[in-house]
Amino acid sequence: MTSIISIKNLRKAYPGGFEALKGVNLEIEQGEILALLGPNGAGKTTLISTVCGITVPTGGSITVGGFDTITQYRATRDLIGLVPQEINLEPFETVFNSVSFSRGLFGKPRNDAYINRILDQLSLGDKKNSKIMALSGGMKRRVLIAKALAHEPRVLFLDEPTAGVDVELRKDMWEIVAGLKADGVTIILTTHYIEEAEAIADRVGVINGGEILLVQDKSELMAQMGQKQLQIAISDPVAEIPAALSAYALERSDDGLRLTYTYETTGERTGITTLLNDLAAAGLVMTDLQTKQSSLEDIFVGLVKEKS
Ligand SMILES: Nc1ncnc2c1ncn2[C@@H]1O[C@H](COP(=O)(O)OP(=O)(O)OP(=O)(O)O)[C@@H](O)[C@H]1O
Repeated sequence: MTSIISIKNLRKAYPGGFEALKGVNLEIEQGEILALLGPNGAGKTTLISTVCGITVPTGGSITVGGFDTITQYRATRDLIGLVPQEINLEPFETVFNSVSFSRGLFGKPRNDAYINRILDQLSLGDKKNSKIMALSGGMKRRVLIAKALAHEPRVLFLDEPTAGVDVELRKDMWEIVAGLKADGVTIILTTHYIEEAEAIADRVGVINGGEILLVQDKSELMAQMGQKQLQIAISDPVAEIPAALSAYALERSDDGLRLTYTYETTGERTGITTLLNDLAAAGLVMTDLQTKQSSLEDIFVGLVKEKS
């Protein structure tokens, strides 16, 4: 995979000294959907603004499509579309004109056929002559996406695209994002919603306190999530795991009254039935059973807690 965005040791200290980014390294691959997860104040918006050249970093470097965001600002900005968190539209303008105007801002020649195509793609075709003020909140969000796409960028940043949006609309948005990816657009979205990352991302990055704590393929994370633990309480403490059970890689609690077995939920066999038979054969009497599944949320909360 080739990187379309390469972020190296990026730092941002705001006037007053607060360091919002503390040496971020991140490679964003061409054509992927990367979800950046992080709590409030983690540095997500600062990171996006810096890549878009809106915020000037205090250290490190960023390239977009091989161009440097500072020394070759114009070339990098042309490659990027940014969908902001807030709805900032001109209420009396029509949908078509708003979107076409955004294209003009990038110095691109007028191209009505292209604008019509993105409006259709975003299910706004029949609203193109409507004034912005006549649109629902969900349609306004789609206009923001259309405006961000008006100059044919190769990368699209979506800053919390579904914050405060109802479940139905959130699903619509996910479909739109999937459609854009199919068109070859690289997408980076920030979100507080773990299920959003689960639903659409190829990779998930976790950011907190201005640092990237993890960047991983979602499918790998899901495989970790696929792990479950079975906790078995036994009537009499064991000093060590009986040799007959060594194949199960059980963990023994300090008091010897609990054994924990970790298994894959994605595998064909969990091994639980044979384990329970072997346990009885080894003379252990089971008094209780409990299962625990690790979720992306557990991984996320654990990571964020560890660092704070
Ligand atoms: N202009 C600024 N001056 C000083 N500090 C700032 C400025 N902008 C942001 N910060 C601080 O930098 C930190 C990171 O902010 P940022 O907006 O990047 O976080 P975020 O992850 O996008 O949060 P949210 O999810 O709430 O939007 C916060 O502590 C914020 O208070």
